[in-house]
This record gives sequence, C-alpha cells and structure tokens, in this order.
Amino acid sequence: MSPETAALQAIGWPVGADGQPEFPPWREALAAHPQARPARVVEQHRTGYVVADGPQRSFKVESPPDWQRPKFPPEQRAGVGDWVLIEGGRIVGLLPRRSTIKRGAAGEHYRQQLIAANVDTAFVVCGLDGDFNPRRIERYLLLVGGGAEPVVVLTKADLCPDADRARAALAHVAADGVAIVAVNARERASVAQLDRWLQPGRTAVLVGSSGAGKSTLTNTLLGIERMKTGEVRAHDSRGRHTTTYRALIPLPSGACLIDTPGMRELKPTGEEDVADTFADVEAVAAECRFRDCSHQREPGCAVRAAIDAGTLDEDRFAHYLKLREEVEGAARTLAQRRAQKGEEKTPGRAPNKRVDDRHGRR
Ligand SMILES: Nc1nc2c(ncn2[C@@H]2O[C@H](COP(=O)(O)OP(=O)(O)OP(=O)(O)O)[C@@H](O)[C@H]2O)c(=O)[nH]1
Ligand SMILES: [Zn+2]
Repeated sequence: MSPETAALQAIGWPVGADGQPEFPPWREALAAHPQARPARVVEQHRTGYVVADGPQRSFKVESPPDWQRPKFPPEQRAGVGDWVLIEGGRIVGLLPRRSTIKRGAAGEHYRQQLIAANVDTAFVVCGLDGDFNPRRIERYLLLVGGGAEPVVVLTKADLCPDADRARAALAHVAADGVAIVAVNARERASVAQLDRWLQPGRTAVLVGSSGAGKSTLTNTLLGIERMKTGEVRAHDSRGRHTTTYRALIPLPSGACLIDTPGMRELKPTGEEDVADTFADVEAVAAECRFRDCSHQREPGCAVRAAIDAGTLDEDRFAHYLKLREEVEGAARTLAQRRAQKGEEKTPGRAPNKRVDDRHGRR
C-alpha cells in the first residue's frame, strides 16, 4: 500500500485487498476523475472546507461553484465526514455516502441538515445528572438509527450513585439491541469501555445536548486532560498554533471522532423509521384486536393491557405516538417538496439503511 493510501486509511478510507477503495461506486468515481485525489471533510465553512488526506494533514479547499448557489440543497453539499475528490485546490466531486446522520433544520421551512456522513457508530451522550432524560435519548436514537449503529453513553457515572435506575428507564432501548454504557468521561480507564467501537478506520460521531460531556469525552479519548472543554489545540494549515474547533478528529486508537455542537432542536427529516427505534411498542400494538386500534379504550387493546400490566412504559408509548406523528408530518412535507421539484424519489432508504448484519443486530 502506498504511503498516501495508508494515510487515507488512517482517517477512515476503506481499502480493499487490492489497495483500491472497498466501495465500488468510489472506485468508479476515482476512475472518472483520474487527476483528482480523495480527501475527507474535517470542517465545513461558509465559503469552503478544511479537508484532510491523513492524520495531521489538513488543508483548505474551495467548494464547487454549484454548491455556492443559495438554492442548492444543503444536504447535497459535503458535510463533516464526507469524502470528496480534490483537484487543484478545489472540490470536484462528492463520493456517495455510505451512511448519513441528518436532522430537520430548525426554522419554519422544511430543510435537511447533515450532521455527519460516513459514520459507523453514533454515540448518544447524556449525563446521569439532572440532564438525564430517556425521552430525549429516544429522539436521538430515532434520528441517528438509520445511519449508524447507535450506542447510548451515559456520562457523569461518578456523580450518580444510582446508575441502575437510569438503566431501568432505558430497559426497552437495551432490549432493542442498543448498547448502553455508563462512564466517567474524565477518566481514561472508564472511557475505555468505548474502545470496541473505536477500532482503526472506524468513524464515530458524538451527539447530545450541550453540557452532556461530549468535549470531555473527546479530550479523554485524545489523552488530553484538564484542557478547557470545547477547545482542542491544533496545528492549523498556516503553521501556527491556534485554538480551533475540530469537527473530525483522528484518535490515537486509529479511529476518527466527529464532535458536534449541542443541538437544542432535533426535528425528524421524515426519512426515519419509527418501527426501528420502537420495535417493542410496535410488537405490542400488533397484538391489538382491531388493526386500526387507537389504543384509547377499545376492547382487546394490547397496548392498554401492557401499560396496565406495567410491561410497557406509558411515557414511552406517548412519546412513540408523538414521534410517529412528527415523522409522518415531515415525510408528507418531504414528499410534497420532491413532487414540486420533480425530483426522482430515491428508491427505498438503501443508502441510509443501517447494515444490520455488520452490527449483528436483529
Ligand atoms: N464528574 C464528571 N463531570 C463530567 C463528566 N462529563 C462531563 N463532565 C463535566 O460536565 C461539564 C460539561 O461537559 P462538556 O464536555 O463541556 O459538555 P459538551 O457535551 O461538550 O457540551 P457542548 O460543548 O456545549 O455541546 C464539564 O464541566 C465537564 O467537566 C463526567 O463523566 N463526570
Ligand atoms: Zn390498541
């Protein structure tokens, strides 16, 4: 393998036995641009990007003129984690995404926002302090679940004598096959519980509210202690030391970590699959006598029976209904928008669909 390819591999470039990318559409894109070379988006700015072609090898590039048009759909521009083709200091192509994590952007108009691309694992970070909120975790799981293997990371375990109660509140999430890990984000030995998702070449993203401990986790994984959180000292492309916010960070383990700012609003895009996150609820509802049961007071309602029996959490059920409504509403808007634009509806959700067998889930 050439040193260039090895450097790319160290930031997540999937290399096959023949030294070419494992993913056939990427081979084709490379063949179509013989003068271009691949790089990964580390930071996205208004006018351009910082990309990297290896650990500690980042540089600025311009975006294609097309992407600068105000009407260009933002989710079709490269985002953090994307692989792009570079030619002469400019991006000339975006490689097809192997996975995406998106949300509906805040605001009145329907717009999608890419949180991260080409991610294997999504760490949903939530503190075991007053911040702990199973409903918020469910919402995050719904949004990230289509793109990557979700893992719930409960921080501040050192401040919480009763992590078992939190685990009990997430029993349905665990039963669905989602790993739940409680850590002290400040302690390397504790954070080592995440190592199995941070193998060389893997990419993980941290999502969670402000103050949940994402920067603390990042610093601990980087081996940086007691640095002011939110700031990672890095060497920038102009060769001077600055304090910058690095969105995609190569870890000593050989994995890449994408940190995201705390998100206040998490709106679905309409492409999520509620059944995926709430398989337990849907399994119970399937047992109702009437197919169109509204789970209010119909006879033979399995949902009511399960809530009465204490096997289904009433809040979780209510949240399921709410999220389902939100996803359906967003899906309608998305369909309208696509119809207006005459956009070809992409068949299925294949590019976003989690590869279940890879993660050994269901
Ligand atoms: N004791 C303890 N404190 C923690 C832990 N995780 C985070 N903290 C503290 O919680 C505060 C917030 O943590 P941050 O890492 O800044 O949170 P964040 O998720 O990066 O927040 P944003 O950058 O605003 O999105 C800091 O004072 C951390 O030191 C933990 O596991 N144990
Ligand atoms: Zn029912």
